[in-house]
Amino acid sequence: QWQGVLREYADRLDVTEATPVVTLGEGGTPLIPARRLSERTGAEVYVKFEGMNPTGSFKDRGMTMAISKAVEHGAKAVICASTGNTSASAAAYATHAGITAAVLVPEGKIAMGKLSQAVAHDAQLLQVQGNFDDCLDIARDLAANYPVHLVNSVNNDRIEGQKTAAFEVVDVLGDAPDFHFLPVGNAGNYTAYSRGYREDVASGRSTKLPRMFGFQAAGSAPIVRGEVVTNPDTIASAIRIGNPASWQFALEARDETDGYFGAITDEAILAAHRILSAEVGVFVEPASAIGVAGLLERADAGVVPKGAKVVITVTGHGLKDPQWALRTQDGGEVAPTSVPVDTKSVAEVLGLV
Ligand SMILES: Cc1ncc(COP(=O)(O)O)c(/C=C/C(=O)C(=O)O)c1O
Repeated sequence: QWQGVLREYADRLDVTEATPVVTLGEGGTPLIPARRLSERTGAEVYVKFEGMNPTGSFKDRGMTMAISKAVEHGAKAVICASTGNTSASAAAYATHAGITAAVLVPEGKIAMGKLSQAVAHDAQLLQVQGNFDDCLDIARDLAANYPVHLVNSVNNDRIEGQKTAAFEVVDVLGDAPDFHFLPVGNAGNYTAYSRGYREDVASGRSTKLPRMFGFQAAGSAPIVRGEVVTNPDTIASAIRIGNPASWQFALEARDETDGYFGAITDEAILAAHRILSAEVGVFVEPASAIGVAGLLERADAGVVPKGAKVVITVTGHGLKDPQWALRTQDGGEVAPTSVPVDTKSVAEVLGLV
């Protein structure tokens, strides 16, 4: 059985005999050849489905390391600010470790699936009357002045755990891809993949760094604009972040990988979300689809050569925020078809007769 990322990659992580391994089996997620995306772009496209982690997002990779290290250092309580997935993951790993999690989320801006996870895992959930950036300011202040351990991605343990996703891509493909596309909120994951790919080149496991292409929602694109966005706004609630915690690391990684940051409209995010589920069979929450939208846009711009190996990380499962699949292109409700208990009627509706 897959042992979780700390054990599977113990030789490439700072885990010692003294580190208690807090794991829910995270990592080892599918790298899915996406034929329809390859046809659309002429590239060789793979989707790294991080919704298949224990709490349904890539956050579990970082949280197994952050919570294990917190317990190693004797922490009894952890704190995080979150747009939702970090809080779900922190709550699950903390309760599994037998310690307390307090989570701060922007009031009224968290997807129902994530809210229910934090509650289900017995976190102390506080809805802050502000946005994510306000929540992170408070979480950092609390950790500096009270006996609570901060597990946001400003904590390097999170980046360390999350770099294992890059290890897995190289393990499966046999080398790094030419391009890696992914969503960007705090830019922790962009930083983590860059670090993982860099370490694999240094160890000789791979021959090159992929060009790291990160995407932000047009209404919440501080890195693209080069300035803090004070009132970020997007339906992609997971990445509604105006002042990314790993901003500088991400810029360094972009320069090192000949990378790119782009902005994508909510409409294009939802279109990509639909393409992924309807054509590839992978159901994600809207923010997770932005890397697909970015690939389609960059391919149209002629930046992605034919036959280029492309990996897109889709970061959170669609069940986190299922409402979007029940809306039509123009925002109406998808009306389910109702039929009587009668085979012939059903056959007619299905167009079989
Ligand atoms: C589905 C999904 N996709 C992409 C991102 C962006 O990753 P980063 O660029 O590393 O921040 C997030 C981030 C979520 C939080 O920041 C949180 O949960 O507090 C996410 O949930």
